[in-house]
Amino acid sequence: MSYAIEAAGLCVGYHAGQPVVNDVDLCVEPGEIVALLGPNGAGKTTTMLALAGELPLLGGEVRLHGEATRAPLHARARDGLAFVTEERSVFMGLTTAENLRVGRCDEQRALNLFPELQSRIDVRGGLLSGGEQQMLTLARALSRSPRVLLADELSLGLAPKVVTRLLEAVRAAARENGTAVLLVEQHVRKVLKYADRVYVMRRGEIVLSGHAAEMRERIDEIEESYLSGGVAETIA
Ligand SMILES: Nc1ncnc2c1ncn2[C@@H]1O[C@H](COP(=O)(O)OP(=O)(O)OP(=O)(O)O)[C@@H](O)[C@H]1O
Repeated sequence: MSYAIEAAGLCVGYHAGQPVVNDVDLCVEPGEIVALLGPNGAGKTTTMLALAGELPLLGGEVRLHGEATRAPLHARARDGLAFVTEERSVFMGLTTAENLRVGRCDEQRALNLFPELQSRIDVRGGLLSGGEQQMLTLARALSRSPRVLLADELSLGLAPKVVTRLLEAVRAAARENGTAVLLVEQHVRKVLKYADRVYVMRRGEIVLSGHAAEMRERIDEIEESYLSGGVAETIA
């Protein structure tokens, strides 16, 4: 079986000859939820940008559905890749309903994922709360049944209850649609409850990987040894 998304020997940076991500190997199977953890500046966002086609590679390969690709994000999106970040992709001047109609979204599926958006259906994006905007962003992405979801800190700055709702929707996408999910999250303990596997990055390299169940048992040691020096929140 080929992986839904894979990095092999990935080197990425912002200036030629100066990689900030070095020789990273990672993979996500269809239906799997994988967390990419690490302290601030470890290279998580840089890795996600490269996987999404938003940053050119300095070396190595990104494979989407088993095929090496250097295509930009819009072309990867046509191949079933969705990229969600903390920057909510909501049209502020459009209502929730109009936001859901833009860009091949399945409105009913979006509302099934987040029924709380139903009562806000005629409200303009700019008047939604931060949590509602992010639910709408994720609803738009997941309603297209992506084969791969890259989610970079989608819950940044949101209340714990909203974080749980977002992660539940991500889990439903993985379990019910076979979406391969790669998550970057600051809520380490919380994300470990949803993830199947974990990679930990530090200084641009993968320093630890394994099953989430094993990581949960070692969480105190992992936080101290690998995640300290950043702002990794530990909301239980
Ligand atoms: N646009 C940029 N130009 C130059 N260097 C950058 C740029 N963005 C990030 N970097 C550098 O790349 C390295 C990795 O940053 P990156 O944002 O990928 O880390 P991160 O693990 O996502 O951190 P955080 O948890 O703080 O978001 C850091 O040293 C950072 O300073």
